[in-house]
Amino acid sequence: MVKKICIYDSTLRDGAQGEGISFTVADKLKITAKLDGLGVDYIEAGNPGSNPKDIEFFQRLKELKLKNAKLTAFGSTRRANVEVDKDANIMSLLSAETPSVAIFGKSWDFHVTDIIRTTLEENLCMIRDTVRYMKHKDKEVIYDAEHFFDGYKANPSYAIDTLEAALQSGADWITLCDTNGGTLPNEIRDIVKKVIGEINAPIGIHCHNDGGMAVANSIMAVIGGVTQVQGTMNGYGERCGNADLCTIIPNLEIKLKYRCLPEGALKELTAASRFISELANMTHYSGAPFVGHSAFAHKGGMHIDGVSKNPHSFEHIPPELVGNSRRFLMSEVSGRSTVLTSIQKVDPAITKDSEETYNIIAELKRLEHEGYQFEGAESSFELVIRRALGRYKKLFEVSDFKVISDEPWSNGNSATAIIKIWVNGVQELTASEGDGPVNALDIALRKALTVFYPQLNKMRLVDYKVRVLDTTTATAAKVRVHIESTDGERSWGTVGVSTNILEASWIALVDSIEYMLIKYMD
Ligand SMILES: CC(=O)SCCNC(=O)CCNC(=O)[C@H](O)C(C)(C)COP(=O)(O)OP(=O)(O)OC[C@H]1O[C@@H](n2cnc3c(N)ncnc32)[C@H](O)[C@@H]1OP(=O)(O)O
Ligand SMILES: CC(=O)C(=O)O
Repeated sequence: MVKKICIYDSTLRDGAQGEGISFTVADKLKITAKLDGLGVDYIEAGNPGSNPKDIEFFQRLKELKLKNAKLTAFGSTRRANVEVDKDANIMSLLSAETPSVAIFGKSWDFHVTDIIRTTLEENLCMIRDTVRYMKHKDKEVIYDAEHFFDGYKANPSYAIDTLEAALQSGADWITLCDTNGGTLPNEIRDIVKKVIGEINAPIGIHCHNDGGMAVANSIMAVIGGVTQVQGTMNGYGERCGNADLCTIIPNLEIKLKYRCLPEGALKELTAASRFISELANMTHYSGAPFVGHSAFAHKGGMHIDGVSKNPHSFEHIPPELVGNSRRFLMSEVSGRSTVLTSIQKVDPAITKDSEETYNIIAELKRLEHEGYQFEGAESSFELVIRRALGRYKKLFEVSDFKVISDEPWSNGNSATAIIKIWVNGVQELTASEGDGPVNALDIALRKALTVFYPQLNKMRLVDYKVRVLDTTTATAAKVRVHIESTDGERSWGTVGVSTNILEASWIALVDSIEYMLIKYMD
């Protein structure tokens, strides 16, 4: 029988305490629906006592019908020396009308005396009164024992008393929090085991990542016996973040054979992680375990050779299990196996031992030495292959171009490009203004070419990046330009390198246009 670990997501509460994150109410509603679709058990949706945004969000949540998750509102115990039913935060928690509430309280004696500045006995009363009150209001109560591990190390009997206070007042769950994120995995395991020996309740874990241990600590706690794991998607959270559910869930399901999400949901994890990073307006971390863009990206030639023979050689799990996919990166550390897949797309008859394969890998390494980088610029690399295999025909010739930059830079267009091209012996001369020299050149070139190739009307640039390759030579340094283009359905990347930024842009631009024309003619 597979043991279930309850997944408690706090992306919308503790995740929102992360630097740079500010979800709108609309974002929060979309994330709630996504997490529910993924199948987490609890969604800690916010602090109704904190701000009007969360209050509005809880109001609008009432319209949302969830299939899997229980909504939870989060707040503290009553304040010291305030009656529970007179405490404004407690009233706000009730107004959220969620089936469950998470109540956090102090477990570390130092926090009681020095931070909330009350007596140890009053803190126990605050916990008891609040939990009991919420139980009278028919709430499921998750009691979060803030700073539990630091508190246990400082004064174990008081820390346990705080848990007993919550439990005897009716708490349904007791969650042990490593609030400052500094506890080590062996300490977590040992303390969790001791607590489980003393407290007869379902126990959860809530870890922060200040020592880089949040995931390891959460997993050690499960090994120690907890049955609920709290965390956030992508590890968002205050300071160094919270325990990352996108790492914890696959480890628990795939490696330790627990059930965390409903059957089949694990393969939705990568999409959910990236969706939430979009809404959080945070760049998705490429190196994130399991769900990152690079998590299954192989670059070393020997690794790619191994994975091509048997993926198990350099992959700890099949990427499809978490909805991710394998990628092979072209680079100077590639071997023939890396480039073979790309070569065979152009000519399936070429093999790993063909002379052409050796020539193409040598050309790849020469170009990378010059400053090219073909990761993300696979279309430029396909043109390298086509040239090497004699499968490339120039579709246009540029006989001349001029770019004039306007000074001072006025509003709107700041450069003009004039270009003369030839296609099958026919000349076309065009001029165009643009927002900067590269933009003017791009528009003029495509304007000239659409006379012959109308399909280029669909093409546009979506990204343009410049990287200086040798900063010691200042303005004489080489630059690498990376362009991302689209025709509305597909997108492709190209690259150019030169000491002249305009020329590097031009090379990437011409590759991009040639690649599109070749694809339309194939
Ligand atoms: C570990 C955690 O993540 S716990 C959650 C932390 N999250 C947040 O703080 C985000 C939401 N917080 C807020 O919006 C605000 O802090 C509010 C609205 C809740 C409170 O705001 P204010 O009343 O202005 O108080 P302020 O934030 O300055 O100080 C915190 C107060 O809470 C009290 N407090 C802190 N922890 C607890 C606790 N566990 N139980 C009861 N009271 C507590 C403090 O003693 C302090 O009270 P004091 O002003 O009487 O000294
Ligand atoms: C409750 C909580 O968020 C913490 O102690 O870290």
